[in-house]
Amino acid sequence: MTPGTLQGMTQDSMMTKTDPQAAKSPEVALAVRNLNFYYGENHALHDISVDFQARRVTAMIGPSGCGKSTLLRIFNRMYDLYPGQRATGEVMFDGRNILDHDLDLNILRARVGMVFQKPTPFPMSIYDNIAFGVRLHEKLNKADMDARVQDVLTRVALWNEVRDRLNAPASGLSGGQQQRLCIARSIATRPEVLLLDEPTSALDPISTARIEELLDELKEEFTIAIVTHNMQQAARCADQVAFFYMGRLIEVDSADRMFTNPKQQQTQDYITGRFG
Ligand SMILES: Nc1ncnc2c1ncn2[C@@H]1O[C@H](COP(=O)(O)OP(=O)(O)OP(=O)(O)O)[C@@H](O)[C@H]1O
Repeated sequence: MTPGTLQGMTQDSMMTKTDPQAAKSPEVALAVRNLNFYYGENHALHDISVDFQARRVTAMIGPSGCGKSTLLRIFNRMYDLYPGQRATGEVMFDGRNILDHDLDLNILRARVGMVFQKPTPFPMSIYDNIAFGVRLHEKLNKADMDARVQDVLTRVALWNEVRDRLNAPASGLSGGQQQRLCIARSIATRPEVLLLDEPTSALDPISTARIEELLDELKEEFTIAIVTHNMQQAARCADQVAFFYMGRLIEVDSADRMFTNPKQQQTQDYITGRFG
């Protein structure tokens, strides 16, 4: 595999855990420090500092427009696609600041996968939806690619449903199946971080429950950041919850404490449905 480098290291070497303290304290996958974000003149995120723990689910909650999606999109530098948008501060990931201009964005996006609110399968076969991204980063022979496709489809509990129609268009799948395919596609490049922006808001309750179960399994391997408007979902899925209001991080705590004993009145008001 020749994935290129993020700062002159191979993808494999970057994943080596060298911190002797790692076993004692929760390992931090993403460390956000004094982060500000601007859409032109609009100052959308104000001085955000928060840790995303490795192999845990962090849910971002807060009323519409508070900056949840903005923060999520910073983690894979999606804002780079739009002139006039800029971030200052630090988002440390594996020893590098994600905001650095010389970062290799192809490598970053292979290591930080993203799943959107609406299922967005590529207009190609189920098989190629998985293989497409893998081919950009690795040269696998047919047998290894087949194995990769089967592995990720099995992990999202889709293999048995699609094994006989891998070459059929992904657009023929149901919404819930499409979203699981998109998650499979995201994990096929073996990222370390998975970003999910309201991944179940377009799905029925059964598909939602399957995705939530899936998150519980995936967090054994991936660091997960999820934006959700659904408090029950945050309580069910998240280890840590961060509450945002008007571009500021108001409170971050374990899901248990956040939903039973929040420290801030604004958090209390939001989770009890008094606003938002
Ligand atoms: N492309 C853009 N250009 C200008 N301002 C934007 C843009 N996208 C978002 N904003 C503004 O940035 C702020 C944060 O938006 P963001 O989408 O991150 O909020 P959110 O908490 O994810 O909201 P929602 O829950 O409705 O998705 C809002 O004030 C929004 O109007």
